Amino acid sequence: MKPFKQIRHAYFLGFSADNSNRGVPKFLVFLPQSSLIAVPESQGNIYKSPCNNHYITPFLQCPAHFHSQYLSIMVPSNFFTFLLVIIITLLVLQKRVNAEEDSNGFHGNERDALLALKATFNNSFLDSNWTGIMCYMNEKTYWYGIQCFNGRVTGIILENMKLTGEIKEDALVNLTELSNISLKNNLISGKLMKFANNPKLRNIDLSSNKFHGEIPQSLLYLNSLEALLLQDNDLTGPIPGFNQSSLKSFNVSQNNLSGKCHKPKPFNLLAFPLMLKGKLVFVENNQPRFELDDLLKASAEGLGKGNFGNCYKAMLEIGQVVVVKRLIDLKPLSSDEFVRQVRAIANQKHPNLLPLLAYYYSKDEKLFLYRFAAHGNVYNRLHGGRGTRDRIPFRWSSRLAVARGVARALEYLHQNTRSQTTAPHGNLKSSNVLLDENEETLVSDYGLTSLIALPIAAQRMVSYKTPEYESHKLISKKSDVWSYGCLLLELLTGRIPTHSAPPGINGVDLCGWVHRAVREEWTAEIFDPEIAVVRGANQGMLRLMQIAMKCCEKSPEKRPEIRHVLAEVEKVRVSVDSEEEELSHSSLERSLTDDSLSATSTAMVVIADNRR
Ligand SMILES: Nc1ncnc2c1ncn2[C@@H]1O[C@H](COP(=O)(O)OP(=O)(O)OP(=O)(O)O)[C@@H](O)[C@H]1O
Repeated sequence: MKPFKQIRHAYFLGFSADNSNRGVPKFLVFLPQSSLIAVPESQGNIYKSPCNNHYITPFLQCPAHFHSQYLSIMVPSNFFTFLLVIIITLLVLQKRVNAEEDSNGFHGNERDALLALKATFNNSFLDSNWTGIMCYMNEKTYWYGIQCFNGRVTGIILENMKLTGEIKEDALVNLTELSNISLKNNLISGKLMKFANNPKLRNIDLSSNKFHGEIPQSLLYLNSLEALLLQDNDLTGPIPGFNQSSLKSFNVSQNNLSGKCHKPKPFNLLAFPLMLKGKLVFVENNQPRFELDDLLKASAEGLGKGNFGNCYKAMLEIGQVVVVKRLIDLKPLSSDEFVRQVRAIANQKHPNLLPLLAYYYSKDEKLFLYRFAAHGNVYNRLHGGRGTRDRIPFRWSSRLAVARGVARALEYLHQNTRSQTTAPHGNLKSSNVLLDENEETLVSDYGLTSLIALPIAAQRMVSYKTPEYESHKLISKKSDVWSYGCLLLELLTGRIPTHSAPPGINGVDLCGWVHRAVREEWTAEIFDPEIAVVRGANQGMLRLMQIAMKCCEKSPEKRPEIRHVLAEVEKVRVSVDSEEEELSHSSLERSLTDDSLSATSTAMVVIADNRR
């Protein structure tokens, strides 16, 4: 081993890549004879570490902030050598930064989120500890309480630290890989954070702090949530109806919350708090029949909480899978009126409408049983997992198939409805468009307007969010056309419309946004980058955009009838070119070329011209 004193200066150069794809620290060493050598990690143990004053192997064990300190205390042996060292060092460090960014090793947004938390907590220990590299590939992080995997932040565990400060509601929005957070037993104040961007969260422990305000609805959408511990805070408002089957540990005690606290557990329909007496009434002939008892014995899991009750997936012993929707907030209908309305819904039969299989009616409980759509809803397909490795691209051809399927279903509903003052669907949005095991489109929740009490419908249903209802309290078939236009824009832009955004998500006024975008020619930003392939939007997308803009005209009279809309949508084709381009489009975040900008720009001007 060479003693440290034989070496004039040793410079840390950075990490170079090796075959195992992990960084190897390299040092530039000045020997007494003034010769320069670059030493890889294997020989790194011969040098005394300037960071902790004893010999170390490997050099990686130095705290990350050492690098900058070390570089700043270098003494040049002569001017030219100094210059050479500076240039080499800068080049190597630059290479390292690039390598880290390329290999998921550095996520600026995540780092900013943690630095913002550090500023909030204003804690001297975190101030001195949370410095330097945060998460580097699969190396252990030195940031206290932070867990990383593959260079991403997966956990924040800061317990019993007397942390103070008012946390921001959006503190976690950039930590999309987060799966554990525990801030228990501190003095943190503020409202609970929004969790809509943290779909992988499994354990949340914010107990024994000073959080105030309501429990956010975004927690209801965390499908992997196993533990939610919020006890001993100053929370107010209702306890939301948690029904995730994953939830094993739940505590919201010692707050000022109202409502009952049902301890959620893996769901079984036997756990219905009511005794169900009576019969299931089947309205669909081509399905196997079963009794209410069979349904009560089925194992079940929560699918989600909608505006009109919870939905459960029930797996019957005979192997059949059905969806059970518990209806709440209905109009006070007699049994005969209820049955008449349900029959009217059940009589609507079309390949693109989710069929109602059966219903259950009693004074206290009303259930609808539907076919299970195995591929879930279009909202999740379109927006779920964005920016993560779990994202399954939603291709242009699939989006166009959804646009067609929905238009066909709507045209059928409109054709079968005489009244001009109702919206035959009434609640069209991407979470009510489902995909079956063959990716066929099934529109759900049609016809519920006839069952829901008006004040509730006016608050929660899409047709009551239209410009005509807001200005004149009117709805009509054209209200569905408006909702369809918004759905098309959602499919084309990948953006979430405000009127149908789930709780905790801020959408955009899509119609207004697209009209403005066309007027001001921000052409590159309009189409979802996932479908705006290398040469930019293709003719089909532009045509669909034109149709969408007509459908969401402010004035209902200017909107086309759905049969004309369907005829136009049927003409839109997926060109072979665009399919091939999409498939070869490996990087979804590739920016549009100048050509694509001008092509899109021209086409958008045409759209604008057509509208004048
Ligand atoms: N037949 C079905 N197959 C598969 N998933 C379904 C089915 N019906 C409903 N779901 C899912 O269950 C969840 C709750 O559905 P529900 O229709 O109650 O609420 P929603 O669509 O979110 O809102 P709204 O009540 O306004 O329609 C949603 O994620 C929906 O996609």
